[in-house]
Amino acid sequence: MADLIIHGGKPLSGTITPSGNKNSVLPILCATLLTDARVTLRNVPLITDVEKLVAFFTEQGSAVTWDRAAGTMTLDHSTFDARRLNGELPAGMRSAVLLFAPLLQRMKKFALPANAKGCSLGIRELDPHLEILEKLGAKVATHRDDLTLTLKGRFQGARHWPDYMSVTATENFVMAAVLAEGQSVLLNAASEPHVQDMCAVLAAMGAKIAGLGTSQLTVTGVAKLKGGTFTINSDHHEIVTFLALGAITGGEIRVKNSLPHHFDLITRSFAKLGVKIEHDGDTAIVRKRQKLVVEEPFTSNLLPKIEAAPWPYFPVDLLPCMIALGVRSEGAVMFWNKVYEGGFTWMSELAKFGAHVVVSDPHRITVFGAKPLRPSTVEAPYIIRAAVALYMVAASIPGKSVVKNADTIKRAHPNFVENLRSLGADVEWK
Ligand SMILES: CC(=O)N[C@H]1[C@@H](OP(=O)(O)OP(=O)(O)OC[C@H]2O[C@@H](n3ccc(=O)[nH]c3=O)[C@H](O)[C@@H]2O)O[C@H](CO)[C@@H](O)[C@@H]1O
Ligand SMILES: C=C(OP(=O)(O)O)C(=O)O
Repeated sequence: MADLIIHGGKPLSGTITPSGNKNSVLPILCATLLTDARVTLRNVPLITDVEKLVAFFTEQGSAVTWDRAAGTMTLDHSTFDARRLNGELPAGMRSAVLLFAPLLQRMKKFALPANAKGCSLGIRELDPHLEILEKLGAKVATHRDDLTLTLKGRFQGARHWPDYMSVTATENFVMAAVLAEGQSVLLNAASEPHVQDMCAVLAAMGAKIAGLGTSQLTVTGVAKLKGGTFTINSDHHEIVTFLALGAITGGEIRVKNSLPHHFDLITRSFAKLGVKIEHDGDTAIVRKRQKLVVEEPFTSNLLPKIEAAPWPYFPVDLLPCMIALGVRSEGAVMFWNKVYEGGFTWMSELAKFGAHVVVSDPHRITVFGAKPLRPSTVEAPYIIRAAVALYMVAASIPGKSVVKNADTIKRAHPNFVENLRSLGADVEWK
């Protein structure tokens, strides 16, 4: 495990080119298993989750070439040999669950331990995934923590209306439905940018998917998918992370390749903390020395809040960056995580800097900002952007801080420290 050693208090300024979105590239990589044709991906981020998935593919005999410097990867699964699978899926990453549908397409039967956990944000249940696979014709047998999944022939088209909009369950539904016999309809579908990205790539491979970006997806099964060359979109999580870093340190940061149509509510949420984000074409900009102050609502007696929920709400993975800004903003603000029951477990670490946070219940906190802070040594939870948020607060405080066991950041942010140093940060891995 690696620690981040930070000498904070310096404004971070400069220009960043964000990497490809982790939550896009991972489902797209899993979707490449649905064809034996060659697929080339561009703008592949050099992150540990991708490393693990590629290692898994090559262990099963797939041919993968990856020019890490160029970010280009070519995959050929025609040599994938199902007999090599030893029942282990890549560990420590939620996206392992995205192998369920494509592996069933290829192997028709496999057994595995139910280990598809990612960030420690809560229980990360498997039930919605199993329901979908069953609805589309697979058999699911469970024994303690082990699963055996079986599919006779092709998936069968079906209509399904799950309890809630789940990102990876929607992706599994689509991956099962694209090669199913007949038509499938998913209501209450997730529509995050990465869900849309995976669907767009599948459509370019020959899948028939209607309703992209909405809560109802209609998929008409086809017999076969083709290959092609696709580019992974830039990561809105990384773009927001760097904008938030500019705001918290008082620097000016420009982030290229942003997709402005993703940003309306995100920009609005920054504004609630006094931060103006500007867009010049596809460059997002935070100007220097902005005064962090919680916006007063027009309606009296209302506690300002930022609430995270499935898209098009504010993205839950970015809530920690907003919490870090809240800690530095004058005023009180509520953060409401409508998704995870374990998203606020790291508030005690934030308090070590002197932050004043009241945890109301597992889903809601109130931050009383602009308290005097001191450098500190804190422990990062296994939550990517919580580790980033602890770094953000440390970077805003003059003096030496340590964020221990922060390498979960490498799951999503390539060259994190190198990027920070290019902005003038004094930070290193130890
Ligand atoms: C690899 C990947 O893409 N991971 C993302 C994906 O995980 P993942 O697909 O696991 O997240 P889900 O959308 O399934 O939601 C996570 C959990 O939140 C709870 N839940 C969610 C929505 C809801 O309306 N009600 C509810 O109870 C459930 O317990 C669920 O297990 O989406 C999450 C939510 O955007 C992100 O944090 C993860 O980064
Ligand atoms: C929660 C995240 O990832 P995962 O779902 O893989 O745990 C994340 O990317 O912030």
